[in-house]
Amino acid sequence: MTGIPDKLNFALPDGHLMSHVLPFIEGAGLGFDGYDETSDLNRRPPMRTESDTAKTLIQQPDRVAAKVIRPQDMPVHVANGNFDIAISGTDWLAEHRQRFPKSPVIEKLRMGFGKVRIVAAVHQDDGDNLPDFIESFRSRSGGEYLKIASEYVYLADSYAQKKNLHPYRVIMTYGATESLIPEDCDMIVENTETGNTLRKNNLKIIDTLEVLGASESEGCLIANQESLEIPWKKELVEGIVSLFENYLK
Ligand SMILES: Nc1ncnc2c1ncn2[C@@H]1O[C@H](COP(=O)(O)OP(=O)(O)OP(=O)(O)O)[C@@H](O)[C@H]1O
Ligand SMILES: O=P(O)(O)OC[C@H]1O[C@H](OP(=O)(O)OP(=O)(O)O)[C@H](O)[C@@H]1O
Repeated sequence: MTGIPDKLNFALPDGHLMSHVLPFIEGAGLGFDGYDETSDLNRRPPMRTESDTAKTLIQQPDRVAAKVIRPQDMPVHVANGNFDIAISGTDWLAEHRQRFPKSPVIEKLRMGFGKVRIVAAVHQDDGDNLPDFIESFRSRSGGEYLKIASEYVYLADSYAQKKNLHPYRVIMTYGATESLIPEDCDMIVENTETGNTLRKNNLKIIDTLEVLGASESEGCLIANQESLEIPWKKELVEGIVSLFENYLK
């Protein structure tokens, strides 16, 4: 079974993006009961239309089944049809597209919050830019592989190929990536908002990766293209998109 039958399955984020999504959906005129930052988070919050505009644009709110999951997991769930739409980040959509170029997941709307840069960072004493760093690394490494750690393994690999960093290896992490330099890897590809985490760990940004044509990642609404071929789902999704677009104006 994929998702709840006869419902528009809508994935909402927990973690960092949740604090941004909460004021956004409230401002747009929607409510999700129990979707808040308390320890009592309801992972299946029922959706309510609150504003008059929301009631006009979304005629069948009862057909929406929301579930709260991690943004990182969303693109693949949407691709598999477990969810029809989701609020994730363009970073995770880019990572998914890099991995599955023929994925049916499409971007419906960039939402303007949760902005982070995806950067290449190295030890602070290891050069000011990528060519300096590579020169310093090659001169001391004796032909060793460059070890690049990241949660974004496909973006990191594509970056390393584009910059011709061979020979290299990408090491997959599940967080705390900034702790790995210098002992366990030579470079990381990581997100950064304020830069505090990098500075605290004696790291320096030497490059910024492009994320779906932009210099920053941001929250975005994604959808399964095939779901939009079902008329009632398309109507609901377009209602939600219009509501969000009105709020962004
Ligand atoms: N300061 C931030 N740190 C990390 N991610 C952020 C930040 N601000 C916005 N984001 C975005 O939030 C999403 C986080 O996705 P993820 O699935 O890793 O969830 P999370 O549980 O919030 O992350 P974490 O494991 O860092 O707690 C990404 O799209 C990321 O770009
Ligand atoms: O540039 P900053 O403002 O410091 O924010 C970015 C950092 O915040 C997040 O880490 P988090 O603290 O959630 O831990 P994690 O590494 O386990 O994801 C993220 O993974 C970065 O490391």
